[in-house]
Amino acid sequence: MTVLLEGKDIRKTYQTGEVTVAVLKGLNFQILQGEFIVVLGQSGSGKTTLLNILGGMTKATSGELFYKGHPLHQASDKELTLYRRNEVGFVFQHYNLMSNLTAYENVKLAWEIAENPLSIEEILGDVGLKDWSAHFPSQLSGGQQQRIAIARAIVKNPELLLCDEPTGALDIQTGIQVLKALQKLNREYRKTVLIITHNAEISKMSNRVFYLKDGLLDRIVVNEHQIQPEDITW
Ligand SMILES: Nc1ncnc2c1ncn2[C@@H]1O[C@H](COP(=O)(O)OP(=O)(O)OP(=O)(O)O)[C@@H](O)[C@H]1O
Repeated sequence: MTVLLEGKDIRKTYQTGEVTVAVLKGLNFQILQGEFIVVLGQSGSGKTTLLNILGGMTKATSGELFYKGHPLHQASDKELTLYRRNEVGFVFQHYNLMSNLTAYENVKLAWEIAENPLSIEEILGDVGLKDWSAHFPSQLSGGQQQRIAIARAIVKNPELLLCDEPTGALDIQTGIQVLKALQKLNREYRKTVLIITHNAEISKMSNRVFYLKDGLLDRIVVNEHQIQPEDITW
């Protein structure tokens, strides 16, 4: 198995005035290519901070982070921009779609800037929205909008899909549709998927679960029996 990301003693502190807060206190981990990982932790445990570091949006205060063996902690701003653009897809709780563009056009925006994009039609089919291409976001349900956001993230053909509470704003039925879309992209395109969430139920469909607590990876647990998204309840 290829190691996609490796973190060594990752630390992050925030300085607000005279107060220094240590949020991540030395994380060590490997993320393998093609894995489906869920990061669980209470509010304030540092999940978003970790996601931002993995996605090249911010740098750790200290420690080393390697992407396919390349040291991201030593990367220039320009190199990090290329990393974010070509290697990483982001999915957020709030879909951040352009309201004046159709579903298809929203996905096309990402397609246009990508080096080696996937087919827009194929990806819209994969997320179950081929027949909704001409609709505007306001004409779509929350789950459909999130699936458009996922299509937009994946059409760039990134290795890694980072998702911040992707079902946080959704009811269970629409949340399951979103999880199914993520599972399909993970399995069919071998994309590495990492989801951060409060919702422990979602971890039941993952390969491994990272438990973040008090600034440390308290436990990393292999999930022996992955359940299907439709069997998840919350
Ligand atoms: N830019 C910042 N400046 C100062 N403190 C910050 C900053 N970003 C985050 N923090 C602090 O770091 C801690 C961890 O925040 P983070 O958003 O990573 O946690 P989280 O686990 O994602 O929380 P939630 O589940 O509530 O989104 C919090 O105490 C937060 O206030």
